[in-house]
This record gives sequence, C-alpha cells and structure tokens, in this order.
Amino acid sequence: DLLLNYYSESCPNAEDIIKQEVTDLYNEHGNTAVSWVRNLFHDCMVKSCDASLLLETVNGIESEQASERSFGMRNFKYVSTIKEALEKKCPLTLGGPRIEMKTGRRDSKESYGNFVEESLPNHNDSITLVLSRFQSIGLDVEGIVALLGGPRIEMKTGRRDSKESYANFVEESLPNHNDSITLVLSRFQSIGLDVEGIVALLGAHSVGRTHCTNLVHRLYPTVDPTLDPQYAEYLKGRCPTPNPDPKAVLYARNDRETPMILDNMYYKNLLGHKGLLIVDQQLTSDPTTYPYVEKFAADNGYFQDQFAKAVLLLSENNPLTGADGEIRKDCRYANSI
Ligand code: HEM
Ligand SMILES: [Ca+2]
Ligand SMILES: [Ca+2]
Repeated sequence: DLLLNYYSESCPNAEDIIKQEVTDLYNEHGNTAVSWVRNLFHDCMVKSCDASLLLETVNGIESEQASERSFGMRNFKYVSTIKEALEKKCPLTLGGPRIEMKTGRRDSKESYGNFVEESLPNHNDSITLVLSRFQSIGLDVEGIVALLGGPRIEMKTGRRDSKESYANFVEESLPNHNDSITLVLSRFQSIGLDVEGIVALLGAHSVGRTHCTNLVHRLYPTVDPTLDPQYAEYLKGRCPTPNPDPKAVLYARNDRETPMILDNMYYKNLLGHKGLLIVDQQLTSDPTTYPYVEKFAADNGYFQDQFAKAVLLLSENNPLTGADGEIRKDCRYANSI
C-alpha cells in the first residue's frame, strides 16, 4: 500500500533529498514547479500514477508525451536531475526488519569469479532498486504546490512504475481544452472526484501558460462573446495571427495577475470573463459548477483546502503497489528495454 513516509526505513533521506532538489530547481527555473503540477495530472489520469508519462518513444513504444494532449509539456529532463541526486546521496545501507535466519548451509567446491559482476551491483548502480522513479513527481507536487504559494499537501509514497506506455489511452483519459463541461466532469468523476473537487483541481490553471494554438479559435475570426473584450485585445497582442506556428513559443499566461502563485485568482478571473481555455470559462456557465467558482473566488483558504483534497485524490488514483509494475532503473525506459 501507499504510506506516509514509505521510505523511512529503506532510504530515510529520500523525501528530504527530493524536496531539496525540487527547491533548488525552483529557485533556478521557477517554471519547473508549474510543470510538475501538470505532470501529476497527465500521469495520474492515464490509468494510474505510475510514471507511464515518463516513458520515451523507443523500440515501438509510443510515448504518452507524443500525444496532442501533452502539447506544451516541459521540463521532463529535470526528473533526471532529481533522480541523480537520489542515487548519489541516498545511503545504500538499508534499514529493515530483524530477520531470523535458518542455518546449515554447506560450502562450495569452486569459485565463481565469472559471475561476480553479473551478480553484484556496482557502487554506482542505481538506487532505483528501492525507489520508485515517480516518487519524484509525487513528492515534487507536495513541496512544489507549497513553493507556489498553495497549500502544503502531505502525500503518500510507494507507487511503483508501469511497464508500459498507455499512449492509446491518453486521449480518452484527458479532456481536451475545448471539450464540453459534461465530458470534463465525467472524465474526472470516473476517478472519484466530485464536482467541487473538479472545480478546485482546475484551479491549477492559476499558474503557467497556454500556447496560442490553444487560444486562437477564441480570438479569430471573431472574439468569443464569453471573453471580456479588453482581455481579448490583450490576448490578440500575445497571439497576433490566427494560425500560429505550433513550434513558435507564442503563449499567454494562464493567470495574468498572479502567474506564479497557485491561488484563487483563477476564479476571480473566470468571474471577470478572463478564462483562457474554453473548459475554464465553462465553469461559470454551468449551474452545477458556478457556485463553487463563486465560493473559491471569495475565499482563498477554502479553495486551498479543497485543492489539497482534490490533488490527494488524484495522486492516489489506481496506484501500482506490491508486486505490480516494476521499479525502473531509468525512469525514461521500461526495464525490459
Ligand atoms: C479539463 C481539464 C484540463 C484541460 C482540458 C487542460 C488543458 C490544458 C492546456 C491546453 C494547457 C496549456 C498547454 C500549453 O499550451 O502549453 C494546460 C496547462 C496547464 N495545466 Fe491543464 N488542463 C486541465 C486540467 C488540469 C489539471 C487538473 C491540472 C493540475 C492539477 C492542470 C495543470 C496545468 C498546468 C500547471 C498548466 C501550465 C503548464 C505550463 O505552464 O507548463 N490542468 N492545461
Ligand atoms: Ca499513468
Ligand atoms: Ca495565480
């Protein structure tokens, strides 16, 4: 099962090491924090919080990162930075239970010199024997939401990694930016979130950015009438043409007021008709979601409590535990590769 402080015996410093790395990365590139929040969503919604998202395209495996839905995701390379720090610093001497051993073994007649290297790991082999790669993301989000001014969320650890990529499930698991509110709600309800939790979770769009390709249909040829006209003018300045080159780094911030703080400004923006994506703005037009938009807009503390609850629920979607899945040696590839 997932536990609080799962590695307390096998690697007591694991969580501190990860938190330190995450904080260092945040201080260097604040937007790494933002990416981990989105990573949690894109991994956990697709089957399980099992790092399936981290697998790269290789040997006929198609990465989930290649999906249209993953457009704009960034900073994957820093997962390795965190992983390397763990390998370097985490003591290989593992704590564990007291084990009562049987005796009566006899001695071999020969030496097995040839088998030593293939049998014994080397001093620089990976600590991933004990640590699930995706812990880094799970723990990242815990610390990172706090770095971003959001609530501190105590997360359980002990998730194991998937053996495969679920690229085929990405589109049916993750809503699209222009999907109907009914579809959005049903996707999240399928992992056990209620309407209030869903509205809270979308508050993650209080940080980060959206590329023009995801926006221009609300600006051209005519401006979406649910968008504040002045705000639309601003967005047109950010996205000056109806057909932006998808490779160009043209984007608008999700929350122009407090772009790097995970706060309830998102809901205030929605009430001011400044929702960026169609799925965002729809939260104000649906009678089941609207009351929560108002409630969160009025009370940041209340929003943070609901956000924390919803993130916890998301982070515990269908985890691989026990003998399920595996512990990847390299988080980018299944061990069988
Ligand atoms: C209906 C559900 C959702 C849809 C359709 C959606 C869609 C999107 C899109 C299209 C972007 C912009 C990507 C780009 O152009 O670069 C984005 C960004 C983002 N999303 Fe969502 N999202 C949803 C829910 C969530 C949830 C539940 C979370 C986290 C709990 C989340 C976290 C983020 C973050 C942090 C960003 C900014 C990423 C960055 O700046 O690198 N989203 N989302
Ligand atoms: Ca997954
Ligand atoms: Ca904000």
